[in-house]
Amino acid sequence: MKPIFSRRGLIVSCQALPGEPLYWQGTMARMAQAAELGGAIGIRANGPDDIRDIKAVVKLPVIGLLKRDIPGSDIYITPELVDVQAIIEAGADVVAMDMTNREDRAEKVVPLIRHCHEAGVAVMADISTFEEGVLAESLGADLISTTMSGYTPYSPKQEGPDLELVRQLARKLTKPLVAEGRIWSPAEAEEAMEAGAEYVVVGGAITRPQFITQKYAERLGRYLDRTASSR
Ligand SMILES: CC(=O)N[C@H](C=O)[C@@H](O)[C@H](O)[C@H](O)COP(=O)(O)O
Repeated sequence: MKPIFSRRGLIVSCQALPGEPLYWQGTMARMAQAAELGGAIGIRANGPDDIRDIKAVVKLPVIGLLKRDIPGSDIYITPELVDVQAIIEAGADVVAMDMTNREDRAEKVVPLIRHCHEAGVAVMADISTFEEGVLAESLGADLISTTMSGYTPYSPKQEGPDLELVRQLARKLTKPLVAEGRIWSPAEAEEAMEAGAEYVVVGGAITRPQFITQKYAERLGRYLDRTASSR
């Protein structure tokens, strides 16, 4: 499979889910345009509508996924073949899918990966542990991303990115490694690359203003609490 991205660098995740203020037709395409202007080398996006809108206005490769809740299942990132097909039809260059070790996922993703490859589309494995990353590569994933670290019951819960996982996987994998999840500053993005990531995905810190605001408001709130008694 030929290289997907023009060079190493920043991929911006442009996602707004129902209920979020920016969940509005066309908004994520604007975010993607801003990301392209700012120097991103790729976009990650959720759902066929946003992917189509984004592909129409930016030249960058798009990693597509489909978040869908299935009753009784914890797998929500591109869970089934119909989701894979919808994302391919929308024009994604890469399909991202859950490749955690839950609910016999390893077995279930094999036909999904095959389907992508037959369509000439690459696969990004969203994993949460070292073992899952190694397994995903052996199953044929083209990119391995730390997306799910902190979001499975058995992976470490931490405020910042899982740089230790990036370090471990970088020593083992031959496929390109992506650092993703809770990267909030340019310094953390650099650390992730230093730890061995080929690409760094940043989402909320760039495209979810409610969370950006929250970070500032909480910090100032703590400052005000700390200093209240001394006034
Ligand atoms: C765990 C999960 O469902 N992650 C999702 C995957 O697409 C997105 O909600 C994240 O925004 C994305 O991974 C980027 O991460 P962050 O927004 O922390 O930079």
